[in-house]
Amino acid sequence: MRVPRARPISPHPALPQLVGWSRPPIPPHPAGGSGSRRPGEGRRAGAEENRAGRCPAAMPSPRSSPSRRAAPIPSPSRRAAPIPSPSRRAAPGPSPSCAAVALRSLLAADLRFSRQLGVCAGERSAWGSARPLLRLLEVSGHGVPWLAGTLYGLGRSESPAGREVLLNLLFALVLDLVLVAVVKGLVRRRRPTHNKMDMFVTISVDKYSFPSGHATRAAMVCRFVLHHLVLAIPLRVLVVLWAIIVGISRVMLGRHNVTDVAFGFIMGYMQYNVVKYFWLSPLSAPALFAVWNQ
Ligand SMILES: CC(C)=CCC/C(C)=C/CC/C(C)=C/COP(=O)(O)O
Repeated sequence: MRVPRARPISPHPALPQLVGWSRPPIPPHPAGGSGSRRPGEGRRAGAEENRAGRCPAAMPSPRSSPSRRAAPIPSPSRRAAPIPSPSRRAAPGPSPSCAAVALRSLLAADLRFSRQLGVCAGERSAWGSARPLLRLLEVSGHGVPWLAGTLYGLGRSESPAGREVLLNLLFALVLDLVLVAVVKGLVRRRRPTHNKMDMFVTISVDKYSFPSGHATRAAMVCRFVLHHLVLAIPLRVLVVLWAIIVGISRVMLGRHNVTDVAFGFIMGYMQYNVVKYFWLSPLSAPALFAVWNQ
């Protein structure tokens, strides 16, 4: 009598395309990052890819992962194992919503694309020679020079109007630092694995990458400057270009993924609305200005 063979239970044939199982393996980073991967980075990158690119309901358990499935065919005695009764089969998990699948696919694409764009992630990267220039841009969008410059300007300013603008810029910069720290602390997305952690002055949450603090600051400062400084058109264009380049350079330096910067730009743009709403003036904060004007 022939014993029927147990057939492996496979997911729906369309599922791999939906969640990205069939995508090719990620090639090694062309830029090389800091030269070689740190221990555990491969696993970390892979885990993040998995988290980002696969749908939990569809994600095979470690036992049924592709590598396991490619393992040598079990011996005939094991292949002839009886089909588990329906009651013993694992109950299917909740199917992911389209939004969840789309988000995971977007994040997986984000990781891949950002890795490809990280051409200045290390000195030996494809565009490694441009790294010093991009690091200069990094300093130009950093919190310390902006805070220091604003405080210096406040100390030197002799006109009440100038002081009002600078005081609000200071408020905007502090608000930005606080909001970015809160979101980074909540989201806790790791920086790209190819990032070299050699950044100029950081605080503890800066080990996280979402959102890009440089992008929020650049977008907010850009709006602030365009609204409150009277500048010739070429200078206005330069300010906008600076903000955009600071954002792009974050991905090229390997500091961020594209979505960190995109969200950072949106968040920074909105932050200016908050600053505008709570605008500090002798009318809205008379005590503050009274102290200052003494
Ligand atoms: C007074 C005080 C607490 C100043 C802190 C200034 C500071 C260390 C800001 C952090 C700037 C920074 C490294 C942001 C990270 O930018 P990402 O674009 O890498 O998120």
